[in-house]
Amino acid sequence: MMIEVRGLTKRYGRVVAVDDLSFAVRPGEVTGFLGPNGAGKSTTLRMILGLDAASSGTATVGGRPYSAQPAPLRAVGALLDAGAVLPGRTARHHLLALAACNGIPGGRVAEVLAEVGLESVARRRAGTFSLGMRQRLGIAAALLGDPPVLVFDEPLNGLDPEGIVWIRGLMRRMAAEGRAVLMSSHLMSEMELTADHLIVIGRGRLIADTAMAAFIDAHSTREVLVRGPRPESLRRMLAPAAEVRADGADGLVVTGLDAAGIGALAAAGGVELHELTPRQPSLERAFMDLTRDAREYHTEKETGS
Ligand SMILES: Nc1ncnc2c1ncn2[C@@H]1O[C@H](COP(=O)(O)OP(=O)(O)OP(=O)(O)O)[C@@H](O)[C@H]1O
Repeated sequence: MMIEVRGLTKRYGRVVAVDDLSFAVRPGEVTGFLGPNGAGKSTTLRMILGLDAASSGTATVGGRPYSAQPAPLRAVGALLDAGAVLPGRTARHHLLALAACNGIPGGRVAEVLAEVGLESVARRRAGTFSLGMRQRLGIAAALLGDPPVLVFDEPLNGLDPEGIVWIRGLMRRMAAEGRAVLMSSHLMSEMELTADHLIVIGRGRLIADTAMAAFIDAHSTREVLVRGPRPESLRRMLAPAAEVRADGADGLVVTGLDAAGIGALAAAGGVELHELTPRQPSLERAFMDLTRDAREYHTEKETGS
């Protein structure tokens, strides 16, 4: 286990941001770290990286707490806040300074700049960089020590579509090389393409720790889209057996019956169908279903408090 979190808890006054959280991140996989806003993801990552002290519990990387790493950048590379660069420094000098502080040969700087596609702007001041360029610079810094563990908090922020595809490739490659990659993101479609395993938290607590495919399978509702010229007749026919909601003027979304069952009922009732499509379950749907009760603002509104 490359990252191990045990009974990790963080209190800010009366707020319990992280509540007795335990999980492990394995090498050779991209592990997605998911949770609604305010769930405690950033706080957890900050404790793993020694930027925040735990109220109780432990977080270790390669068996040691971050503070006990003899060469932190060689143990774990992290991207937390892409803004954290001195604006007057060039990209190259920023990385050279980091390398020097961590006993990393200066020659590595050119390699990581090439890896993130910033070679041509290496001598430009970081203050003039776009958000996407700053993200890339932050990733270059994370890769500098060639670490076996990578931690990325919202690495897709500010990236254009090409940048997003690039990150996906990079994460996959890092995992294929045997590294442990832990990444948070609210972009579910991208997470679905990138992560092998998921850790899901809500209100600071663990909700799920499972393989991506198993998670989607276990937590999504099977839906079938049905279209036809007489949606009201269809609805009356299906309503006793399934849950039905409208989708546009001539469509219905059905849960509780599969396509074969819907087709059979429609045929028996002589109702014409123009479309009968099982919807692919997605991570986004599974996540929304599972975290409905853990979404802070949603819940507050619902209870009227
Ligand atoms: N320094 C702090 N002082 C007080 N409360 C804090 C502090 N940092 C975080 N919190 C609280 O801890 C909880 C968890 O916050 P955190 O930023 O870890 O969530 P998150 O899952 O990263 O959310 P997001 O997806 O919105 O980034 C929130 O209720 C937040 O308000």
